[in-house]
Amino acid sequence: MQSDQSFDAFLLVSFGGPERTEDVVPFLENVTAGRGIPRERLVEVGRHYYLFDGVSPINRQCRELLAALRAEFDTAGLDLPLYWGNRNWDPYLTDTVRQMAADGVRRAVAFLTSAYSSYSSCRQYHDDVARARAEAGPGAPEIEVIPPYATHPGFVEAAAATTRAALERLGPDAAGARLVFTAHSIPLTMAGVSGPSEHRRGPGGGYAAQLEEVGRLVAERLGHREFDLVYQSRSGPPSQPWLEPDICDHLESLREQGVRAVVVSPIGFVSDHMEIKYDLDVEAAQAAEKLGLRYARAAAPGHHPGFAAMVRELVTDRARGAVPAHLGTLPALPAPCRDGCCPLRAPAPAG
Ligand SMILES: CC1=C(CCC(=O)O)c2cc3nc(cc4[nH]c(cc5[nH]c(cc1n2)c(C)c5CCC(=O)O)c(CCC(=O)O)c4C)C(CCC(=O)O)=C3C
Ligand SMILES: [Fe+2]
Repeated sequence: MQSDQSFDAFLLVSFGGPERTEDVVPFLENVTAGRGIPRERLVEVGRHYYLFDGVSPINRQCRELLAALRAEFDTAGLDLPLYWGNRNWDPYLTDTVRQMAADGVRRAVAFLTSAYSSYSSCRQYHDDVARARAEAGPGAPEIEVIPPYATHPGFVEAAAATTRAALERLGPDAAGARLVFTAHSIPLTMAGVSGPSEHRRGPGGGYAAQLEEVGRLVAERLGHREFDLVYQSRSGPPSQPWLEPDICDHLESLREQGVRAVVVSPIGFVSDHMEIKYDLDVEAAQAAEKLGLRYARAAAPGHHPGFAAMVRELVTDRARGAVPAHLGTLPALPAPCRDGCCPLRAPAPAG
């Protein structure tokens, strides 16, 4: 029997963000519904958005990615309509999936603007796609989500290129600069069970293992033997342990070790959205300045022109049922993701 894996549409799935001040609070309510985020943290994060007139850059970045994908797909003769839906803001996934159904889409391939395994960065997107399909009703298309792709050569080379460009901006200080890779912190309970078991190499689970691997691959391309992996944007109650060290604490300890310049590269993200524009470009940059550290921040990998080509490759590989290219020592991820992988936390013991 032949399994026909071809797709009749492409769906970009992203986080979503507000684009005007009135939308900031409802957006934050969407993101944090039922997630136990302290009130003070929400007020603080709201302030970050207000500093930028309530405009998150993430939707514009999605529109730019869609334009790049249109060109890339056209050049490759890949004749798929492009759709876009967000988890937390307009255009909402449910509306998009309804539109796909109305357009007669039967079987779509979905790409997430999130490259790593974990509940927040993968499973939650799957759950929201499933919810959108249920809400759209019986005519909803099948949607196959491309698994995490951080170790794909397209992602690694893009990260290496943006990191190299940041290093060059340091001019003569580049020589002794330390490479610091950052990712969104997540609770340790979530990290520990992230990714398939064959990716879990320590308490940070598959999420931290994939980040370590990408960091190592990027550092290697830049001829650096040393690099640091740190975390940013921690949330949640202080009593709950999250992945560490925090970027700002880490800058301090680097200064104590005599480091004079850093390149901060947000390999844990796809685009330069609010958590980069505020947490890195404002907060970490100010911390570095206070410490007298030269600081250059690399663009997220999704801003490199090679990124769209990677997406196209991932789509055609999925259509053929081929294992996508991947670098490093972690085994290829199963495609599609296994049911129940990347849970919020370890399941309670039976009995
Ligand atoms: C792993 C990860 C990624 C990377 C993977 C991916 O890209 O998906 C990511 C991305 C993003 N996170 C974003 C925004 C927010 N994340 C929050 C809260 C949280 N994020 C978490 C994790 C992650 N988040 C977690 C464990 C929480 C705690 C609440 C919970 O357990 O769910 C909150 C609430 C306030 C707060 O708690 O800080 C906001 C506003 C935006 C949009 C930015 C923009 O508008 O430009 C993006 C791309
Ligand atoms: Fe987040």
